[in-house]
Amino acid sequence: MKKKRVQDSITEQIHFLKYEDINGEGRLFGGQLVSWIDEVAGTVAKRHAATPITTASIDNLQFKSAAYLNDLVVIIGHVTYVGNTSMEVRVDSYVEGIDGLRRPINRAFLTLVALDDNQLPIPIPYGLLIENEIQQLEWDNAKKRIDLRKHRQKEAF
Ligand SMILES: CCCCCCCCCCCCCCCC(=O)SCCNC(=O)CCNC(=O)[C@H](O)C(C)(C)COP(=O)(O)OP(=O)(O)OC[C@H]1O[C@@H](n2cnc3c(N)ncnc32)[C@H](O)[C@@H]1OP(=O)(O)O
Repeated sequence: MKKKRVQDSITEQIHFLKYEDINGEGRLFGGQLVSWIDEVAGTVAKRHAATPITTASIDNLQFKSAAYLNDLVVIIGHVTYVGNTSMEVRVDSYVEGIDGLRRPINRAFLTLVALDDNQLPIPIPYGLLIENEIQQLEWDNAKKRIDLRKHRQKEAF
């Protein structure tokens, strides 16, 4: 099976926060950020699989810190794991200061599934080439999260 590198599908999106992104408390609206996170993860998955994709789950989504009007939000996604028909994508969101330093505001892990023309899951045509210890650690941790998710799904629905 052909393999792609993590670098091949890494995706970065930026947003300069405007009034319409802000909630009644004066902070970035969480639902808006989740929508951007989904777009970034979807683009990562599409670039990796080169097929249509859909989001199966968003989990482990942590709002760590707030963002405010005029902040520059940087959202970066990369593949951590490739299964049979699904991929896990990690998305980190930051506020970038004028000094270039990035303050983490959110981290999320999403599972996306490759689809055929009939919207049914299909095997992902590319494996993931693991190139360093960090990527191996992320792969191993993703496998642990998949086991946890399966356990939780049995308890939920
Ligand atoms: C070239 C590039 C240019 C870029 C160009 C830019 C493009 C710009 C892109 C914008 C991107 C926007 C991204 C928006 C993305 C939406 O908004 S998608 C809309 C919301 N999502 C949906 O509607 C999905 C609804 N759910 C479904 O259709 C079905 O449940 C699914 C997800 C297809 C799964 O179907 P299923 O029959 O349950 O399939 P099943 O065989 O049981 O499982 C398939 C795989 O999914 C996994 N899975 C299933 N359910 C779950 C779950 N809940 N959690 C985790 N894993 C799961 C299974 O473990 C399995 O994995 P593998 O072991 O095969 O690896």
